[in-house]
This record gives sequence, structure tokens and C-alpha cells, in this order.
Amino acid sequence: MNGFAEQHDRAKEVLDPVAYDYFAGGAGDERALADNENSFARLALLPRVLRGGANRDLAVRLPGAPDALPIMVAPTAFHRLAHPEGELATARAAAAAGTVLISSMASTVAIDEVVAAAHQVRAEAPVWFQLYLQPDQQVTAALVERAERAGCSALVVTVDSPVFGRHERDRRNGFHDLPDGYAAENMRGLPGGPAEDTRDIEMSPEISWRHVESLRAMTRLPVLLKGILHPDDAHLAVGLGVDGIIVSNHGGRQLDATPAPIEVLPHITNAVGGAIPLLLDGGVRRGTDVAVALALGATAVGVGRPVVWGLAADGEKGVRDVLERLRDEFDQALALCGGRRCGDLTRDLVVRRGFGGGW
Ligand SMILES: Cc1cc2nc3c(=O)[nH]c(=O)nc-3n(C[C@H](O)[C@H](O)[C@H](O)COP(=O)(O)O)c2cc1C
Ligand SMILES: O=C(O)C(=O)c1ccccc1
Repeated sequence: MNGFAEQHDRAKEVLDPVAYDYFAGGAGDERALADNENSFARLALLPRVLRGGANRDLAVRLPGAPDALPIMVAPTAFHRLAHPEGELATARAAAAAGTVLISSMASTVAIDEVVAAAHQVRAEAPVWFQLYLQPDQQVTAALVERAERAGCSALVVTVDSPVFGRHERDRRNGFHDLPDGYAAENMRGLPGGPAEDTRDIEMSPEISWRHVESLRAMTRLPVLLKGILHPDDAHLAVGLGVDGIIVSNHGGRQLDATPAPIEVLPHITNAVGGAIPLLLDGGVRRGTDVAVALALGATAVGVGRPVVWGLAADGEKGVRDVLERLRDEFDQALALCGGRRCGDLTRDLVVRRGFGGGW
């Protein structure tokens, strides 16, 4: 375990073991999960010196977040299983730390309450809504409208889940759904759903690029696609006019045979050629990991499990501690690389560990 070991260990102590396994686990043999965390340790930074930059500025421009930190909260489900305040605590902490929150469609607090909690702390704090496109487009449209009305400033469509991943820990534990007393609150009152209860989130292999096109016609919000690993898909996404891509293997929870996102990022950067912002998540645990990702072409990174560990360990304060520590570490890493702005982190600063400058 890199970084945040203390939060992880505390979370493991306080969480119900079945909930802990849900948050911690990956698919199959958890190869992708392990590789995500190890991947950054295989890379190293070649710092530049004496560049004379004071007054660092960490801001980056993102769709629906014109003045953001390059560190964001990746969408993770079921926060009330980690802490009684659930996503309300996460939203307040993200707003306080100045990071964009990507709120999961499978949140245990409704999106309008999540956004309201963030905006109570900071009126302009950006919240993006993560969406699984539903086979019934009327359901998708209703979810989009809910996110718009709540005040979300972008949509993140997760495209790596035509079927649900094979979470072996959950199978062993018999964890297949939220326990009694918890619900996926965004799924209430949707077309064709039960009157008093929530509709199930459907993951469907019939979802295609056509559904993404229809989504574009449903909303004026920026649309980002999350879970792209193949450069040809990145190319298709640009052609369709999406506003950003999140390079991700879903924290190793979907296809276990995937490489670590940081390994494929340079290929995606080449394919996209700066046309749209690239984001990355998976295994980011240190400010230096953020610096490596930015140097290889990302505009920002998402953080998944460490946020959940902070939430379980100490609620809103725990999440804020995690995000602020990453921000401070990144600021320091930028300075140590001789950078003043995120754009100063360029590809020539990254080498493979044990391989020097590639001579
Ligand atoms: C417990 C858990 C729940 C998740 N739920 C969602 C989700 O609802 N929607 C989604 O797009 N990604 C989901 N993800 C994936 C994350 O957004 C992200 O891709 C991943 O966690 C990043 O890796 P990291 O945990 O190593 O930082 C989930 C991840 C975890 C660990
Ligand atoms: O657990 C997950 O990774 C995830 O993406 C998800 C999706 C739908 C419902 C709950 C979790």
C-alpha cells in the first residue's frame, strides 16, 4: 500500500468487513488493482533545476470547471456504507479542498442534496454527475434532467461497464446489493420504475456510440467518457465531439486483464493530440503520482479509494485531509521539478525507474 496507509488501516478497523471488501476489492485475481498501485513506482521524474519560478499556480481548465485543481474525487458508490453522512461529507470536503467532485450515479444521497452540500461550503464548487447510460433512453433523460436541475456542471459517462465486473470478494461475502436502510437515491421516481422504490441501475452490453450521440442531444452540459484505454476509442470519442476522456480501468474492478492507466496514457495522448482534456484515475496515491500523470499528458487525475478510506476513518475531515495532503504534495513535487504551472510538467521529465534517461 502506497501513501494513505494510515487512513486505509483505520478504515479497515472501523468498517464492516463486507463493506471493506466491497470498497477495497477488484475484479478476478485483482491483477489490475495491484498493477495500478505499483505502476507509478516504476516511473521516475527527472527534475529541472534553476528555472527561477516563484508564485506557483496549480489551476487547470476543465469542462464545467474553468479554474480547477488537477486533483478530483473519482466517482465511487455507496458512501453511507463508509460513514453515516455519506456523500454529504464527501461533497463538503471536496468543496473545502477546492477539488471537483464526480458524484456517482449509485450514491446513497440524492444528487440535489450532494450539490447543495458542496455549494453550502463554496457556492461555485463544481460537482459533475457520473452516469451509466441506461438501455431505456427515457430513464437516461430523466437522470440527466435531475443532474442539471441539481446544478451539476458536467456529465461523466462510464463506458467500461457493459456488464458488471466479477468482484470475487463480494461473491464470497454474498454482497450483491445495498443492505436494508440504504438506497441508490438517484434511482427514485424514474420512468417505468416502482412508485415508492428505486429502479435498478442497468449495465447493458447493448449500449453503443449511438447512445452517446443521443445523450449529446439531451443536454448542453459537457460530456466526458470514463473508462477508455484503447487509443482508437479515444480517437472515436474526439470524432464524436465529447468534451473529455477519463483514462481508467475502473480501479481494477471491471476487466482484470487491463494494463494500468498510466501505462497507456502516453498512447492516448498521442492519439488525441491535445484536442480535448485527458483525465486519468487508478492508483494515484501521492503528489508525485499526480505530477507523473500530468507530465504524460493528463490535465487532471481522479482519486477513488483513498477518499473512501478518509471518509470511513474520519468523515468530512478525513476526506479533506486526504485531498489537502495530495494537493500539498503535488505543489511541492511541482516546485521540486522546477515548475511553476501544471503545464510546465512535460513528457521529457518522466523516465522508467531503473532505466535512467533511456540511453
Ligand atoms: C468502491 C468503489 C466504487 C466505485 N463506484 C464507481 C461508480 O459508481 N461509477 C464509476 O464510474 N466508477 C466507480 N468506481 C471507479 C472509480 O471511479 C475509479 O475509476 C477508481 O476507483 C480509481 O482507482 P483508485 O481507487 O485506485 O483511485 C468505483 C471504485 C470503487 C473503489
Ligand atoms: O462498484 C463499482 O465499481 C461500481 O461502479 C458500481 C456501479 C453500480 C452500482 C454500484 C457500484
